[in-house]
Amino acid sequence: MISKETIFMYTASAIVVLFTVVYLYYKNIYSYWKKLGVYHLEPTFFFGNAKDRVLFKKSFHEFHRDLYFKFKGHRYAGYYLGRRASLVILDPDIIKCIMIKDFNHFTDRQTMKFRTSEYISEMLINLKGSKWKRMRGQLTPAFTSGKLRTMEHLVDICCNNMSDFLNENIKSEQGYELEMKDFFGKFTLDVIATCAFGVESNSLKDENGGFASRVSKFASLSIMKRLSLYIVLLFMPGIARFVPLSFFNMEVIHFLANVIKEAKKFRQSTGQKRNDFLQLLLDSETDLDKNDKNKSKDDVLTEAQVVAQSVLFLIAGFETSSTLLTFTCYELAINQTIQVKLREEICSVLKRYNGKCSYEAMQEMPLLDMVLMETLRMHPPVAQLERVSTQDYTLPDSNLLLKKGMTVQIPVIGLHYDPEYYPDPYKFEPNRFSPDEKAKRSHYVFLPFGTGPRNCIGLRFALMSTKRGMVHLLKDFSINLSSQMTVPYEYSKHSMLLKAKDGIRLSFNKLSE
Ligand code: HEM
Repeated sequence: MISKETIFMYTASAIVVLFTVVYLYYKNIYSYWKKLGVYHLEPTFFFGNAKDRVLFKKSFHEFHRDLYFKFKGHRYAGYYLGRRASLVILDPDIIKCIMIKDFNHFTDRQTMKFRTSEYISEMLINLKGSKWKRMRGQLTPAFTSGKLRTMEHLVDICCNNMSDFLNENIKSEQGYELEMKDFFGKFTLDVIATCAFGVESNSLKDENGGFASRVSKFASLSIMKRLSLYIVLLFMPGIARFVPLSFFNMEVIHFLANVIKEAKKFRQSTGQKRNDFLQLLLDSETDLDKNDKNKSKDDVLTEAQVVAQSVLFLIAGFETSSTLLTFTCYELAINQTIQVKLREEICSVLKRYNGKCSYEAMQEMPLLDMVLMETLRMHPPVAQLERVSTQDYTLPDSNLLLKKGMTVQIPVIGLHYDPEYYPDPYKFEPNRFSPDEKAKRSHYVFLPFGTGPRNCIGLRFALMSTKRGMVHLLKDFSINLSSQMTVPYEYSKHSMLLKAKDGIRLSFNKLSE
């Protein structure tokens, strides 16, 4: 019979061996950048350099901005996200090589292949290599300027609904107070739903906000789910494909998938066709061009692929565009002189065009464009971009060999706040985006939509719809800070997307005739 002392000895030895193995394993992993002679942050055991993020002590945006300034002065630098070594690129010339010149070495993003629905894995944003290229080619025709022009009147209907809503609710001189993300979330969702899928909704009128309030929860996960995601992502990426987790709230994804399927069924049963995004996908799915000898079976989309892209467009466009509108209004409420100047520009252009918000009229509003760009600089919805090397690659003007599979990060928010490119970076100064000022700096230090062949496919749609939204608002209403709003706002620490912890509360007043 084995004595208690012997069992204790064996257990203690096993624990010591286990800890030693884990310690040596991490020591080896954490020597990666040192061995390559790359400037890096000293990691702490287990967390690498991501402790403040994993424990939600810093918001995603603050984490990445702080990281950039720890590395400032270096062309590139390394850190550890848990176990994962990542390289941050600070030099705009190297950014250009990765995103454009040598793009064929960096076609992919780092994606976690969780055991999750096809709707997620088939989304353009998650596709890799040739599969991504083919899908991107199939979707691009939906975003040509010709297509966008056919959507302008649909956006204007949503803008009029927004103005009607405000007019009905502004009852006194005190104005009408709103949480902007919620308000613009509803507006943006209506815009995308009608332009892309012919689904007409007036979420601002709908008292339960049914459609909008459900979709807005697409990234809401319980704390437990979020923690599990972080743990798998940072410490056990190898087991991801066995774990039924997702960055998205799957209830919302399935709800949206059903909405798309219903719209599709309706069109197929009535024979109705529209000149929109869903139609492009449906034509590709049913392969109307069966006689086209140039088409292979890979060019035909499956239903899951159609639904996946549709859901992606709704959520990618909804979150980012509503964030841009929210922070544009926030900055205009703080900077009243700029608000007045912008309104003057809008009203004088509209007067020339008999009050019509035509395509040509929109081209004559340079200040509007500059205000949106400066908002995107200070409040970029996406804080950093990622690419993965798909082949071994030597970084330009260096001896650093990036092995296939290495993650490189482009620190969007850091570049946007770097005083070398943007003096006094915390000041809202639209003039930084005048043609003269833009010509003074690299294109690669302003990346709210990414850049290169894998940039944001919805860029032009986003700018067209947010500009029209702002024109409709500013011509009839003044925007002010609510007495409950603290400036500057505090970032939410729980979201990877840009969010104010307590929301952005502003108040609208009717302008006198
Ligand atoms: C202000 C609004 C928006 C911002 C700031 C924004 C930003 C971004 C960024 C930073 C990326 C990554 C680009 C890269 O890695 O280089 C991206 C990708 C993407 N965006 Fe947007 N976006 C916006 C609006 C939209 C809209 C309206 C749609 C769709 C209707 C959309 C659909 C997509 C898709 C599908 C991708 C993935 C592209 C690919 O992987 O090929 N976005 N967006």
